[in-house]
Amino acid sequence: MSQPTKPRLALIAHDKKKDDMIVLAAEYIDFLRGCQLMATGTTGARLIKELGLAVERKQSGPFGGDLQIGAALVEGQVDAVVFLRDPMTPQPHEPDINALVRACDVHNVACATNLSTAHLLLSQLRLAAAQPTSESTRSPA
Ligand SMILES: O=C(CO)COP(=O)(O)O
Repeated sequence: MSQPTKPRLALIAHDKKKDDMIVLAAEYIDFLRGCQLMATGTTGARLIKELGLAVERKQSGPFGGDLQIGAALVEGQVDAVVFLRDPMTPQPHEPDINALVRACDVHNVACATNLSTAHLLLSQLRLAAAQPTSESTRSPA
């Protein structure tokens, strides 16, 4: 029987939202341990150090990390994005941020940009992952 594929998630947080990301990830830690995770540099470093998650770290956001995640998404390697943006602080790489969010819209990839939506997204994905696959529920022929 083939193993169900792991959800592939990208986790990104601006500096003032990083503590929120850690608290969020801690709440979903059991689910996230079963996911394939990708993150921008500093966000990823904190997820690894503080929660012990296995994370593929890209460059830091201002150095192109959002673009790297966007490129992976365009290649079909990302199922959903949690991007806790800081709407109150101007970012030097605003065009990169917009490009990533636009890529989510172009490719119809779920993208949660605030905590409320992130909870909805992660709880739904966790629920879906807990459902038996159609293969495992199929009765033997
Ligand atoms: O700037 C970011 C997203 O735009 C986040 O990058 P870091 O996780 O490296 O701080």
